Amino acid sequence: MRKFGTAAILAGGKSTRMGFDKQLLKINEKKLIDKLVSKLSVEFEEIIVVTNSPEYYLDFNFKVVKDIIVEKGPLSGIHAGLKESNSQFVYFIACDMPNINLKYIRYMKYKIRDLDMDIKACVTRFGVNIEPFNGFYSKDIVLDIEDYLAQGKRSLNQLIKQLQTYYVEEEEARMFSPNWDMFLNLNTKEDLEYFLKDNCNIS
Ligand SMILES: Nc1nc2c(ncn2[C@@H]2O[C@H](COP(=O)(O)OP(=O)(O)OP(=O)(O)O)[C@@H](O)[C@H]2O)c(=O)[nH]1
Ligand SMILES: [Mg+2]
Repeated sequence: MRKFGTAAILAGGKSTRMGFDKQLLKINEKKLIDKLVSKLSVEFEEIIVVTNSPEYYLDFNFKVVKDIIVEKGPLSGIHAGLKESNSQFVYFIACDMPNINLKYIRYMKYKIRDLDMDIKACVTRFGVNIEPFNGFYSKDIVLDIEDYLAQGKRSLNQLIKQLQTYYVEEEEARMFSPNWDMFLNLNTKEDLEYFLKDNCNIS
């Protein structure tokens, strides 16, 4: 398996704000998750969906795994995805992020590969904030996540700050996505309506 051979989609959240399970989101009659998988297949040889409802994926040709440490939010999903992956680095995206940017994915891969450093995560920074998805994490942090969760902590962003993380700065990321749409996530019905209004013609 190649070093960057795996992508994982986190789909095990409670979707409290959306009010229905976001892994079932449809855009123009098509399940968003199917669209994500087909786009990611261009770049990755292994695709993993991390969900707590594997029954939704019975006719699915990709790997479907459940959380191992449950009820801890996104870190539960990242932990399971890293444990189950066959590659050293795993690209993570949330199931409600409709705009995959393959050029940016390749850019991050080359960055990690070319840096003469032992990188454990690669995410984008804007100001003091971090975009934890549409980023890469190393399998090496499985134990760090286990220790962190055992301490009762669960903030992914705080953990990222403790790791040997490579940050892509906003200015660089904007060259790939001037309006930041590669980080857009659909948390609420309003987010969804707004997105659909703008994208009624996409397939
Ligand atoms: N596997 C797994 N994924 C999770 C878990 N909690 C959140 N996620 C995923 O992490 C991503 C970001 O989380 P949010 O956007 O907050 O989604 P959410 O937690 O379902 O939604 P809210 O309940 O409204 O916060 C989404 O893709 C979620 O599906 C979890 O416990 N396990
Ligand atoms: Mg949440």
